[in-house]
Amino acid sequence: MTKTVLVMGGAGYIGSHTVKHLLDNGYRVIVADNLVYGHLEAIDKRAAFIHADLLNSASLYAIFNRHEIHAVIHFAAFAYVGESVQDPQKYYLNNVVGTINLLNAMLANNVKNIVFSSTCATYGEPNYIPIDEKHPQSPINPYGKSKLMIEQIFADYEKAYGLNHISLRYFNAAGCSADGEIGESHTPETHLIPLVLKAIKGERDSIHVFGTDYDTPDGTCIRDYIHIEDLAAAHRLALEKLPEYCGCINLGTGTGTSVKEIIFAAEKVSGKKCPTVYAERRAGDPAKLFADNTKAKEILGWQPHYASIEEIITTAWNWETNRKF
Ligand SMILES: NC(=O)c1ccc[n+]([C@@H]2O[C@H](COP(=O)([O-])OP(=O)(O)OC[C@H]3O[C@@H](n4cnc5c(N)ncnc54)[C@H](O)[C@@H]3O)[C@@H](O)[C@H]2O)c1
Ligand SMILES: O=c1ccn([C@@H]2O[C@H](COP(=O)(O)OP(=O)(O)O[C@H]3O[C@H](CO)[C@H](O)[C@H](O)[C@H]3O)[C@@H](O)[C@H]2O)c(=O)[nH]1
Repeated sequence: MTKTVLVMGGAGYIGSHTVKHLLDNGYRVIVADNLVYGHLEAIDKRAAFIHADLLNSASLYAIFNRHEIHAVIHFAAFAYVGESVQDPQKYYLNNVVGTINLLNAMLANNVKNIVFSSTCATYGEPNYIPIDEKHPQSPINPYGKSKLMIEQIFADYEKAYGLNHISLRYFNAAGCSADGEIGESHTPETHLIPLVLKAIKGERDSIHVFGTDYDTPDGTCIRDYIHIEDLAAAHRLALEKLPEYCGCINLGTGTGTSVKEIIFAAEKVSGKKCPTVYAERRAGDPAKLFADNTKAKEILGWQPHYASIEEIITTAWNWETNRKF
């Protein structure tokens, strides 16, 4: 029987790519989103769309009352680290209270399967790298704390109510759909790769490299950039692993790339120079973050297909030069 998956936040960047992947793999999909950041154009035409808000419980109950939902994939959240420090209330309300509302509506309708967008930001400043799931979690900003709180709520709900949950701790989501139909479109945009490409296109004056004196080979920060389609596939695999496995899984390639290496790769892909300004460090940036992805491989049978940063940036460049929204 075809299973129906509710994708909360499915009009956003990672959600919309996962919706497409689920539909391509035989799932029926309902997208729920309040469109504060998402785009209607990003939602695959094969999916149903419901305008709903995590903070409006009635809108959530209505979905579960009217539809037979097998599982929820929950992307809906605010995700600007700096803003979370300035206005933590906004983050705890939307991300934590909103998720509790979603869980209430699910459990009231006997829906017990959830896959959740967590983040490497729950680890905070790393004690060692690559980071595995046993690494202590000590987030350094309200955004990361809000995601850790949800992971902890899941563990309690599993014991008390039989919730089946997998929290996927993403490293840096990057790139766009290979067919160029959907891509990354955040407003404001804060992520490195789209900003570098916008500087190359002349849509911004330059890219500011935040810090050149880190303890890394070229002095700039190292991150683990994972292609959005590899991320999308992992969500389907996680869904298929419930209820056999519950817990947390890192999603990264296991390879670190520095800010300078991103800029060089983007220049190579586009064939153009990136106007670059070397600037001060950004507060709260660890020098190096990359994943130990052994657990994703072992438990989900997952394998990233995009092997190089050039391949990832090529998909992002195709999108930036032919954006649909
Ligand atoms: N982009 C990354 O690199 C990254 C890394 C780690 C974790 N994450 C997490 O992954 C998830 C998706 O990230 P993204 O980059 O696709 O973000 P996004 O902003 O593009 O997508 C989030 C979607 O959720 C919706 N939304 C927000 N609050 C809502 C509410 N109260 N009710 C209904 N819908 C609501 C937005 O309209 C948007 O469509 C987030 O939870 C984020 O914290 C992202
Ligand atoms: O204009 C910029 C933007 C970023 N960077 C650098 O590029 C790297 C990547 O920065 P991003 O902002 O693209 O990504 P982050 O690693 O800060 O953020 C990731 O981790 C966060 C938690 O730490 C959130 O989960 C977020 O959604 C996710 O993309 C960092 O070293 C950052 O200092 C620059 O040098 N210049």
